[in-house]
Amino acid sequence: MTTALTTSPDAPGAGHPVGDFAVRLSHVHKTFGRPGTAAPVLDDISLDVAPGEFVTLLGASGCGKSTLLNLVAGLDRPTSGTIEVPGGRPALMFQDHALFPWLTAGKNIELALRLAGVAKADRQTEAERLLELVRLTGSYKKRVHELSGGMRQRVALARSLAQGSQVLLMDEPFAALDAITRDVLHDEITRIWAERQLTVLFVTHNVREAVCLAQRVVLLSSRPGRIAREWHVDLPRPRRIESAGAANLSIEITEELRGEIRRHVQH
Ligand SMILES: Nc1ncnc2c1ncn2[C@@H]1O[C@H](COP(=O)(O)OP(=O)(O)OP(=O)(O)O)[C@@H](O)[C@H]1O
Repeated sequence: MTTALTTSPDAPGAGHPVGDFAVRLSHVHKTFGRPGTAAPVLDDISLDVAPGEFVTLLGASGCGKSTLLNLVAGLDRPTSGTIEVPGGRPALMFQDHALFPWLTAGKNIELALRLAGVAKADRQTEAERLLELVRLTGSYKKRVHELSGGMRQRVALARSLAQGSQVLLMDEPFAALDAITRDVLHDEITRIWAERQLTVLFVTHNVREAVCLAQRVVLLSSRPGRIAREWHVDLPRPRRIESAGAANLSIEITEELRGEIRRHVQH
């Protein structure tokens, strides 16, 4: 499925060979409310994410990161511009795990499998396989209140993967976790990304997290949100922020982010 949100007659995606992107935003603008009554939140965003690429989207609070992710997820429509996701509706994961507390971990995952059209007879085996993938083997019957914050996010990740999409959108999924748990989950998500050859678009305002995860870091400016700068991250994995390469790049990106925040405050 292509999420057809074309408002422009000469779709900018035309002419590209099929399969060279998993997500394409072309000249995307977003204004909430009636045009002319409010400043745009996103202004002329064009971004390709290649199949299998891990991109982190970084920016100051309120710059439009979640808005952009919601547009890619198909939860909202751009005011103008196009968004293409040739592989179909992406899976989405938020900071809030949003698990149903009255269901077990396994049943939460099975619900997503049911919505994805997996046959009833196969759901429990598949849910257990996904729990194994996120290193929660044996937790099928655990209820949400029995799980730690990190374990809940693992179940939420398994539930996102149950949707069967190759494109995973993540909106600050680890922001509420302590630093050590977050580091462990960074290793897990990069392992699963590589194993499953997922395309990941990951929103964060944490520079260190952006550098640890990404092949490419995209910095958004504020009011309106535009692509300010991109960095390709070639550091070896597994990455440690204490390594000289990661630390230096984080310092450089933080400086740029500070500049964006200062520019925004002056306006
Ligand atoms: N449904 C909406 N209606 C009106 N304004 C909205 C709506 N959703 C977002 N906004 C506004 O759009 C701007 C961008 O919000 P968004 O949540 O995308 O930013 P963000 O970069 O994800 O912020 P944070 O890092 O704090 O989560 C904000 O000014 C917000 O108030």
